[in-house]
Amino acid sequence: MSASRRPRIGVLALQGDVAEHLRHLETVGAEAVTVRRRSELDSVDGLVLPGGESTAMSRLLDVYDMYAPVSTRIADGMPVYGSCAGMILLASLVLDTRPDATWFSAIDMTVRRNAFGRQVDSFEADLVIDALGPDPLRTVFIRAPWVESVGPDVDVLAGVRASDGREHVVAVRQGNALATSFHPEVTDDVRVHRYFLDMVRAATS
Ligand SMILES: NC(=O)CC[C@H](N)C(=O)O
Repeated sequence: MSASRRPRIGVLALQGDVAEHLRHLETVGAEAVTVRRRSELDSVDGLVLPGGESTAMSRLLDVYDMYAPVSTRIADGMPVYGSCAGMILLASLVLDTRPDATWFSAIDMTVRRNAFGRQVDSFEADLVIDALGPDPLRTVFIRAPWVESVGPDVDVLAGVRASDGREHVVAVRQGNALATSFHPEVTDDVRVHRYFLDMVRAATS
């Protein structure tokens, strides 16, 4: 990437809350574009997998023949960030999903889908995430997954106490892949998107 242009970050736009991610990415200084097909994927420096429905997204990735191209770009080092359903797609093992669902295995972690409960169990929390600075981040969980276990190369960035009284991992990074159970795109705080933009800049400089 030349120093003169802004990093171009795509948002996978097959399903889910695409517009909110585009807005936050523009706010932090990226050129944000939707990605539905191969040519669009080829033009981006990084990719966001948005929240939505992971099983629907997995099916659409197949229908649009995008599963292998996205997988290859991730394996080649393209930075990728998945929120909620996007986190599920980055896992190496998904519990409580449909038998025909597929995922990218970009992060060595087991993720449990809908782990915090149903839609009515959606909640918000203020989390201090060291990687984002000292101020707490308002986080929104909507039928969110949690991370049940991680491999040795995964950095755990944040956890939250759930109604079962236990702390569960909800933000992780492994190399070029970042994932959160929550939706930073639905609040006004853009620090997660800025953090991801920094990952993209580091990978392309
Ligand atoms: N808000 C979300 O992205 C929810 C994720 C959804 N429960 C799924 O399994 O895919």
